[in-house]
Amino acid sequence: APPAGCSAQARPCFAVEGPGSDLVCFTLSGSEGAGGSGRPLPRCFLPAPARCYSLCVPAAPSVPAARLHRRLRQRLRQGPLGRCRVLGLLCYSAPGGQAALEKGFLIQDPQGGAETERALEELLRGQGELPPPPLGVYEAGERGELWQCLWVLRGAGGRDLLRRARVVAAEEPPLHPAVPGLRHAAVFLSLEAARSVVEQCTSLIPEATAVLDLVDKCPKHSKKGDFPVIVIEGLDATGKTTVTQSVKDSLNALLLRSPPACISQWRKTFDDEPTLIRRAFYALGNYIVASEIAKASTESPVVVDRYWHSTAAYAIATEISGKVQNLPPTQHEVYQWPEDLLKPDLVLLLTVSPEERIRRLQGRGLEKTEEETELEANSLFRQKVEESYKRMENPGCQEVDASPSREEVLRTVLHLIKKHCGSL
Ligand SMILES: Nc1ncnc2c1ncn2[C@@H]1O[C@H](COP(=O)(O)OP(=O)(O)O)[C@@H](O)[C@H]1O
Ligand SMILES: Nc1ccn([C@H]2C[C@H](O)[C@@H](COP(=O)(O)OP(=O)(O)O)O2)c(=O)n1
Repeated sequence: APPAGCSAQARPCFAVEGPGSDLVCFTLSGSEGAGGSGRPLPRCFLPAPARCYSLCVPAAPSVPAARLHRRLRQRLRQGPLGRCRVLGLLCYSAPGGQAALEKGFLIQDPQGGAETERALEELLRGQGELPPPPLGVYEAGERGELWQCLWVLRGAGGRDLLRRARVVAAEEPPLHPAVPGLRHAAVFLSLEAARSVVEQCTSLIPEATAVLDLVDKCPKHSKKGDFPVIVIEGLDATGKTTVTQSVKDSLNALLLRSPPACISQWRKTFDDEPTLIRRAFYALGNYIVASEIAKASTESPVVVDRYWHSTAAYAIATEISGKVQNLPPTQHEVYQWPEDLLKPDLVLLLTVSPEERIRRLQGRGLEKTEEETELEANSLFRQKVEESYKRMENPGCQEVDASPSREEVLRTVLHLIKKHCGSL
């Protein structure tokens, strides 16, 4: 069967996620030679002798599909494929067909040649998928036009041509193609949604069972006690650790963090997994913290270092490629607090200028995590995390300029807490 999204009624559209901030989009022309003539070819297709290929897997929020996508990405860096440039590719049916979204790669082979094509076929056959994902091969026609040949690989060898269609440039869609699927692929709006993803992993990741055991021991629908609960959010090195420590001392509060200590030894394991699994892990961490907050807030004020807003903001910013304008529009469901998660009284978002943040990161002198390095390298990513934080609702984040001295930032924070949470 043709891959979903490639039916005759809804022509597939493709969005290539280049290193720049724009998506490069193209579609397939229905009939021979028709449409798109005169428009320049999408610039992700390099002139001969370079050659391009594409491969896609369903973006359905399933653990096997997510892991297959990740495995393919790793393998594309190895062997003869290592010389190719690999760009992210989203394939979706026009208009806005969410069910048919596929995720994959556009592979640019600078030298061309049969070796790459053979290696790609081998790679796809070697994944244990039956049938293997189809391979798209792009070839120039006689008049300089571009064709996509979609090959269905037979498991045992050989291949059949599923379609040959002209590639024509397309407009960037009004909504980033990954937006409709976010809710199921990265931002989980209930305990059950996150739990079911981690449950699918128990045979593959032994730690998943341990996480679920801890989650299931927590009372459901934890209620907050009478003391105030204050969450401190912000990008790394904005001063969360510093502020939460001082607030704890000033208010005689209990300090908690998400992910909680009881699951942090498994963090590395889940950080190495695809988005779907990684974000579900962090989401569950919040539900465990919620039960700790519920208990603690019956006895003293509680200050929390990162909570739901971090989980959602980082998930959205990593899934949505390109510029800040590609984020889901304000009031989108992914910015809403999950109904079954304990709500804090106040959420403060610490912000500092990018320059000051880098000074602090360097001053701290710790080894940088991969994500921190990415944050530095990619200021767009940082902007998307911060903008997502700001769009969160119910409760929203109150921004605090954390550039001044430690003492002054603490004064501002304590003032806001007094104002919102009354006398302590
Ligand atoms: N107001 C401030 N002025 C100058 N340096 C600060 C301030 N707040 C924190 N720092 C320093 O910046 C670095 C990052 O702060 P930290 O509290 O660890 O941030 P986070 O927990 O958000 O990663 C630390 O070295 C800390 O001492
Ligand atoms: N409650 C939380 C806390 C962190 N995360 C994720 C979001 C990012 O991928 C990382 C950020 O963690 P990082 O290591 O930079 O944070 P710390 O400064 O160590 O608190 O963890 C989350 O999803 N939910």
